[in-house]
Amino acid sequence: MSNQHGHKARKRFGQNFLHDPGVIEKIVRSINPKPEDVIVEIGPGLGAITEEILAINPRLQVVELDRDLIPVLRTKFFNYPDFKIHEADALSFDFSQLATDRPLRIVGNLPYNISTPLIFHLLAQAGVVQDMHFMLQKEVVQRLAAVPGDNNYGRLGIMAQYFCKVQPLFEVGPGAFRPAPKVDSAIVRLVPHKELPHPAKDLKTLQAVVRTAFNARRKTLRKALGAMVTVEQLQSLDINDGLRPENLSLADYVRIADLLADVKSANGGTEEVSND
Ligand SMILES: C[S@@+](CC[C@H](N)C(=O)[O-])C[C@H]1O[C@@H](n2cnc3c(N)ncnc32)[C@H](O)[C@@H]1O
Repeated sequence: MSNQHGHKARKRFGQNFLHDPGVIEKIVRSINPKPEDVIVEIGPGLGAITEEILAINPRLQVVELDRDLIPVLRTKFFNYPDFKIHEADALSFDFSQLATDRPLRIVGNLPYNISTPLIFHLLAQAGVVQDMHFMLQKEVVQRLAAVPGDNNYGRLGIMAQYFCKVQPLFEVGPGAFRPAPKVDSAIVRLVPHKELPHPAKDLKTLQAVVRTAFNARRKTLRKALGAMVTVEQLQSLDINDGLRPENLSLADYVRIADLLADVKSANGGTEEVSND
């Protein structure tokens, strides 16, 4: 069924449009936009959050993939000449080009079908970001904030916490959207660390270690990381090889990655660490 803009929500673009004014207001209050901020919204859709931010920050920029929404947004916001629409795929969009004199504030009710790869894409650009506020599937927010031992602890949470402070804010039920999604949602704030608390010597090695470990999350570290690290190397770091990947902290993963990076550089950098 089409909405009043003659646009039909598309599942393949993860379109669930916010319509609850109370929720929209609460989200914008959490973002707390300022007129001087450089704000980028991912997936403005029909402009529910866009409208509220534009009223405070008329230089808002948006990145929208659905070309049928572009004329709807242009018409709705014609009286904001500095409002900029990038018709593009956020998954390959270079956000860093928008950070000119100020770091970016990135916001969005993200398309849930691509939220994990999109967050990884944004984490890679965290150096030019002041903060990010996202509506996500509640389970994804739990994964972002998970600590060792949690069921949801894994690659997403570890890499998000490597780059950012993760603050879950509040939950939103399906009734706030049209069409209503089948899952609960939540708002999260990600604030990139000014200085990384656990900097790795080589980021790619850290990413490869974490990925390899959680590809076999039910196995012991001895087995899960067997192709990369020996039992002796784990023991030299005081890490029990009988633990499971979910038991190690971010700091532990960085220690393993640093040991591998040291071995690699001692070997003249010839050992390739895969990052697929
Ligand atoms: C969950 S809807 C949110 C819409 C609106 N912000 C709201 O809250 O009502 C997700 C939005 O992201 C857009 N979108 C989906 N995939 C995208 C992509 N790869 N890049 C940019 N926008 C995308 C959709 O077209 C849609 O507008």
